[in-house]
Amino acid sequence: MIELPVIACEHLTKRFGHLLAVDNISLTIAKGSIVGFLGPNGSGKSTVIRMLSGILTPSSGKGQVLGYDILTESERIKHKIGYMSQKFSLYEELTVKENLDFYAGIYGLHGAKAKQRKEELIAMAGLAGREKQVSGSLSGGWKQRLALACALLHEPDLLILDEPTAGVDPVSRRLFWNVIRQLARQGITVLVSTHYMDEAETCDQISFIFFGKLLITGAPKALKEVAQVATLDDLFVQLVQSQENQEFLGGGSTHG
Ligand SMILES: Nc1ncnc2c1ncn2[C@@H]1O[C@H](COP(=O)(O)OP(=O)(O)OP(=O)(O)O)[C@@H](O)[C@H]1O
Repeated sequence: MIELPVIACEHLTKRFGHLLAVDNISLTIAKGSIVGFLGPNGSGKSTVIRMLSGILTPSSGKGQVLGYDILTESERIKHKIGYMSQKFSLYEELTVKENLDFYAGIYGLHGAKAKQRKEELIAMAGLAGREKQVSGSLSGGWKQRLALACALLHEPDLLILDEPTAGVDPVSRRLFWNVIRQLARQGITVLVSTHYMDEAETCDQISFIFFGKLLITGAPKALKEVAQVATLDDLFVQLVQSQENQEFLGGGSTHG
């Protein structure tokens, strides 16, 4: 049986007034893969992520996420995916348990099922013993794991993470990625934006976005081999320079 891609979009474009934030991006993501979005600040990663998560309507283009249309079925997408924004979306004045209770309610989980999922995720996130702690008093790494637990309550098949490890210490980052890889092994597809090259190296597929354009996509090892570079850093420097040269020769960018 042919398995449909978890994410498939074509010519995805987003304009904010005169700013072309996302420029004609087409992308396919297979089930169970970890896909990294990379690119400089302001290059459009979050905007693509928000369109795929059903939060933002594209200016043009089309796409499907978990079989749902991003233009007409965005509410279903929002309920089906696990989404973690840069700000973690936690209620800082609530305790760990109260945050989990709140999100369980949002996802329509009640009774024994809700209790079971909360217990499983408290264990997964290593939050046992901290259930009554006010979330605002947790360190960055703990907040990150609580946010991940909240995003996983409804057992989503797709997890979309927007810079989940920004500002988090190296040990917490490593723990977090161990959990991500474990989830992928269970068949959950993960789309994650990051600025960290060590994280990008471990993705099955990376997509490099530069000023709204998808410059390159593929497996990190294969991309490095084709470009004949030793590191992803080298690859991206090469890509950015060739893009800047093209824009210089072509008379400027369409961005902005
Ligand atoms: N709601 C909005 N209204 C106007 N402009 C926006 C809006 N959201 C994003 N932008 C602009 O669109 C461009 C792309 O932003 P986006 O947040 O997608 O980039 P990013 O690659 O995720 O950046 P970062 O790595 O800093 O998070 C930026 O120029 C940003 O200022």
